[in-house]
Amino acid sequence: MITVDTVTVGYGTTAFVKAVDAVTLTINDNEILGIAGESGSGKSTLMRAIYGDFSTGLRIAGGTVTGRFEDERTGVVTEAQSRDFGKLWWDQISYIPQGSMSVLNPLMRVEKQVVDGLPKREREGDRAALRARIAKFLEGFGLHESVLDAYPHQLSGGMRQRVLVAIAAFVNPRLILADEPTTALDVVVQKKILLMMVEIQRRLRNSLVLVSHDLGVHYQITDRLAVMHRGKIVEMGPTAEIFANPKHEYTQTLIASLPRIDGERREARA
Ligand SMILES: Nc1ncnc2c1ncn2[C@@H]1O[C@H](COP(=O)(O)OP(=O)(O)OP(=O)(O)O)[C@@H](O)[C@H]1O
Repeated sequence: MITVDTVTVGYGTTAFVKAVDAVTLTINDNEILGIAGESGSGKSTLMRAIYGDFSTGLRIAGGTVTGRFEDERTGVVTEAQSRDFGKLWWDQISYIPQGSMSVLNPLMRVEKQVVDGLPKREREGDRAALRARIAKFLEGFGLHESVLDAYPHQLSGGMRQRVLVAIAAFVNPRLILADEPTTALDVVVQKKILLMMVEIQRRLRNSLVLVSHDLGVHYQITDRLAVMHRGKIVEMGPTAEIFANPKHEYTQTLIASLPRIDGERREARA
């Protein structure tokens, strides 16, 4: 559905610092693709490049990101490329950046932030009816309607993260990019949110790209895994195969450094 072809991305104009180096990968329909790698390996930068988030000074120095999207109203499949990110692109892809507190505006109630984040077609029409739809949707995430009237600091980290996941899923996107959605949460909350994300992916039959430095997370829920190291993908394949037989030295080190792989893989998907 999305093809990333020899993409090189970095920051700065006068002194360009390369963060992602000639990365090629495909995001298939109806799959959970994991991106693993240590801090600074380029995972977040790759997500920004795929989504087209240039707010951090990111610059694409080479390569293309191509998406084939079906317009749900007309059924027409259109190809769009990273050089002309447009409405179609952002209508089909939801992006959950790292750090719920920095993503949500502390001075704005949650309802306004949810509504502002929706495409225009969703915002048109009766506001009370839209609020009711959002409240009903949040309920499915274990969030009471009163969350809409709260400011972000009044919610726990887990609740804020659930709000972000809910916002991302509300518009029925073909692809959700989630950057460390459970980092900094305790393991119980982390598991709940991961289960929720798997459930959404199953229901929408869309694609989910999950960035995490935590290999345990990938082991539990991803179908395929790409391992990044110093801006490059050093290994990619079915997650189970990589864990059973890691080929690259860096992947071997990552897996060996896991304290213990416990629990049953894919219990979340059983
Ligand atoms: N806004 C920015 N401006 C300049 N350099 C940046 C910026 N964001 C990231 N970098 C640099 O790009 C490289 C890759 O960072 P990136 O955040 O993509 O890695 P990451 O694997 O997602 O790490 P983390 O999990 O810590 O976010 C790093 O060297 C980082 O210092």
